[in-house]
Amino acid sequence: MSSTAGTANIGVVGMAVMGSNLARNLASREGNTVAIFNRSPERTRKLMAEHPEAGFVASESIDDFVASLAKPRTAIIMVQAGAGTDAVISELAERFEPGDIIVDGGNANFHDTIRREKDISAKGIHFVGTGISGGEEGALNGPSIMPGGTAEAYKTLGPILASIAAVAEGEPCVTHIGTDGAGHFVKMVHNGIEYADMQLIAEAYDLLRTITKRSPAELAEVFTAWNSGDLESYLIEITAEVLKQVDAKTGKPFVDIVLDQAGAKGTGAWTVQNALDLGTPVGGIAEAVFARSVSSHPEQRSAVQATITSRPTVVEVDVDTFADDIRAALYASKVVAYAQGFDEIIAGAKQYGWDIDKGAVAKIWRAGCIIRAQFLNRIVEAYQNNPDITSLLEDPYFASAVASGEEAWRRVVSTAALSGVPVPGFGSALSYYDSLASKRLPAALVQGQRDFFGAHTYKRVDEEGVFHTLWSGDRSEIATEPSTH
Ligand SMILES: NC(=O)C1=CN([C@@H]2O[C@H](COP(=O)(O)OP(=O)(O)OC[C@H]3O[C@@H](n4cnc5c(N)ncnc54)[C@H](OP(=O)(O)O)[C@@H]3O)[C@@H](O)[C@H]2O)C=CC1
Ligand SMILES: O=C(CO)[C@H](O)[C@H](O)COP(=O)(O)O
Repeated sequence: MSSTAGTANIGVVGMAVMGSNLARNLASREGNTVAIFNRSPERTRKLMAEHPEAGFVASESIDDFVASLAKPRTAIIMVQAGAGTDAVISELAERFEPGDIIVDGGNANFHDTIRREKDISAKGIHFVGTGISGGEEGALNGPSIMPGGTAEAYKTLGPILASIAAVAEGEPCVTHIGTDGAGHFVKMVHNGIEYADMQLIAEAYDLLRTITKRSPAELAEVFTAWNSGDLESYLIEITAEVLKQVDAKTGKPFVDIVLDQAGAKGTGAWTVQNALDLGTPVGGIAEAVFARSVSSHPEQRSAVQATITSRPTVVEVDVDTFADDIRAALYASKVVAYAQGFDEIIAGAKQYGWDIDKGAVAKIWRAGCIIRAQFLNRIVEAYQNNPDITSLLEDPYFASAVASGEEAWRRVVSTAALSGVPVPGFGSALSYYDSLASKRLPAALVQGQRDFFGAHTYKRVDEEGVFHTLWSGDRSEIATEPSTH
């Protein structure tokens, strides 16, 4: 038997960016001895050579890795989501024993997590699907952690995760989200909100750049100033850094030499696909996903551009007033994006039987993760004041914040439309707000159309029951049953 057998209290599989940094984070905490393993041993060897201080117990075979773990064993998987994760889970599950814990910290699809938890728990092994956000730096210094799985597994795992998590106002950014796939579901929505937030910031930049004609370096100062107000957030902070950056090869602003086609790994699309299944309108998130798709169709963009002979003249604005308007529009649109994200969390919790504490979710997003922001304290307060609000837009603070920015928001969206600057995020957020704010919606006409062509029936404003008009007959109305076709 090897001298390292049973010496590690925790293990990490997957030594790419996230796993290696998470392993270093774990190793830096008092009392931890961390076992590490990667499919290709080169990554493990490199990490061992670069970080002798971590005292890792390294293995080059899965058998040695499992043997190096003290019982009951706990291993965190940080590998490519999908097939890679399934491969590692099955290798561990073959070797683990009842009572051991397998944690998947990757960006798994929560439907996969539900399936995996069912399979693995049948063997008596705990399976904990855990969202981890914060990228490389968060993994190393303290991420925001969103674990699912059983309460029993969390008893063992919770203190370990709390020891490596980011800390916000004295509290570790980790909470047991709910059973089976709840953690990965909430991480998915986190990423959807991340997409929306990034798109809104990008639109604010585009408007300022195109309409006020300020340079990226000047705009970096605007974003830096915004970062000390109610927009204070990691994403605003890094936006200023990206805008400040100058390309060493050309001397041009970095943002001007990057191809304007945004990539996506899929979690934003999952957020929208699941929102559609749940019947939750998340237009701001959807527009952010679609904006990346539009940008990534250069053939369509150039074909349409070739047909256009002139573009609208940019509206003249007072630069400082317009920048203030954009700041207000950004804040209001951001409130909408978070309101939609939390609506999806509420709908998902109902659908899948999770008891998700919305305030606790907002709390653990205050540090460590990509969407960390001052603003999240307001969401914590909103749910503390009333856990049953139907929308964050109903909360008195957010209602008043959005109302006070409303005129500016409308000026920004109309100026963008007149100037030909695309604002799918701002525009969709404003339309969503107006939809909720309108006393009557044209949905009544849609119901009439549905009844006309398909006898889909409708309800009346003045009487209980379900009705159909005999459109192809004498157009009289009959009481009927709801249509099932
Ligand atoms: N990068 C980020 O900022 C964030 C990433 N995540 C998630 O964390 C996880 C890890 O991300 P990241 O560190 O970027 O790494 P990658 O997603 O790039 O995955 C690379 C790792 O997966 C391993 N791997 C891939 N396929 C297999 C397989 N079939 N069997 C065994 N191992 C396999 C690789 O091993 P090998 O070296 O042998 O190829 C390598 O260790 C992912 O699920 C990702 O979505 C979550 C939050 C942020
Ligand atoms: O999970 C993350 C942070 O929370 C990743 O950074 C995110 O997956 C990046 O996504 P995309 O490549 O789709 O922009």
